[in-house]
Amino acid sequence: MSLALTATSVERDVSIELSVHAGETLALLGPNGAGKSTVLGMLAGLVRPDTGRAALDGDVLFDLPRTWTPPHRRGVALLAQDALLFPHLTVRHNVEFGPRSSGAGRAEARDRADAWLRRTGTAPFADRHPDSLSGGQAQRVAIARALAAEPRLLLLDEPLAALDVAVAAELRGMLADVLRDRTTVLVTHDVLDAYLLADRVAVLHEGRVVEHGETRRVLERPHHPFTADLSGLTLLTGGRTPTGLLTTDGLRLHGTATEHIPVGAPVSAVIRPSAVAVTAPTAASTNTAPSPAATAPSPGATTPNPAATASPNRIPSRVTGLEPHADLVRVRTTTLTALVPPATVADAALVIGSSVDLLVAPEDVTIHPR
Ligand SMILES: Nc1ncnc2c1ncn2[C@@H]1O[C@H](COP(=O)(O)OP(=O)(O)OP(=O)(O)O)[C@@H](O)[C@H]1O
Repeated sequence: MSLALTATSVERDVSIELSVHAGETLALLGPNGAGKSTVLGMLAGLVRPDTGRAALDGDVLFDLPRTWTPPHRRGVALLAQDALLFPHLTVRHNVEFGPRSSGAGRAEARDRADAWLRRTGTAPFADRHPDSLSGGQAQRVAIARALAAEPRLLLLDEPLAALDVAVAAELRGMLADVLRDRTTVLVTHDVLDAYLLADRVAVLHEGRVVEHGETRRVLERPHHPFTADLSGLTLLTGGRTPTGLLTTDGLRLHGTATEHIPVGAPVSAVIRPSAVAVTAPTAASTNTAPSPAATAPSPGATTPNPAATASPNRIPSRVTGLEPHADLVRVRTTTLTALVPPATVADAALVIGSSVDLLVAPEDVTIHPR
């Protein structure tokens, strides 16, 4: 089943156009209030847009103002962050409810429930009630119940958000299995969910799709600051120069283009924080081009890439933030973000407001057309 959606809600300032190919998972990413849940609500039949059309293959979910198919006749299953199981039913009866509500007879419902109990790893507690299940177990049962109804479209609203990291990882593996070849829209804040579960992503911002496409392409070559932030990358925009780019802030960098881009054309540059070294400023600092002085990083500089010692860009900056990040420190500055060991921060005595030079190799400034 392929999905095509165009919809506008004036009250929510959401105006969306998106499509999902048959058997594909589309992840909706975006900051709070971007409109992700609204899109799911429109597809599930819980939120009525002012105008628009949605269809699963040829079947119309809505075509306003004329047609509005009620939620229970859409063949769409919505799974929320909380499992919302029926507390008075056993796990098995919860799962049987799925096929029963979509018209299956008792025996067929039992067979289908059995199959999904096994597939989701919930068979061992089939006779228990939801109040005796952990959060992860309950969510597995909710997935079994939703899929046992054989929906034509599955909607997942942050299905792993309420679970601790280890349980979420297990469930993500199970989801990757059951989502294969199933048309799904997945709302998530977690870039790992997008990488592991989604074929394509659509990034929403202020009620609009700001970028969309194949998951890796969008997340590794972002054009929108929110996408870059989500991927933990630094995004610069500017114009192509013969050897790199000139950013809108006047920073001239050497870089490596992913394809031929004419000089002057608008470009984005993506830089991984782990490719950026931090060093005390030198008198020879310049932000216009690599200089011979830049070939010898000061003591305390990290050199994550051998090329960084060859002819790095040297960028005078000021520290604006220091945040622990696993066993490293994220150093935010007025230009780029760097990810360095705590020892580097200590050696260079970095505090908010410190002047630093950032070093990044041209190979690590990836330039692509905008
Ligand atoms: N019941 C409602 N009535 C009116 N406006 C709403 C309602 N629910 C949400 N909104 C508004 O619609 C817009 C989109 O909200 P939505 O909940 O879809 O965003 P979201 O991307 O899902 O956010 P979050 O990540 O916080 O869940 C926001 O401006 C929000 O304030």
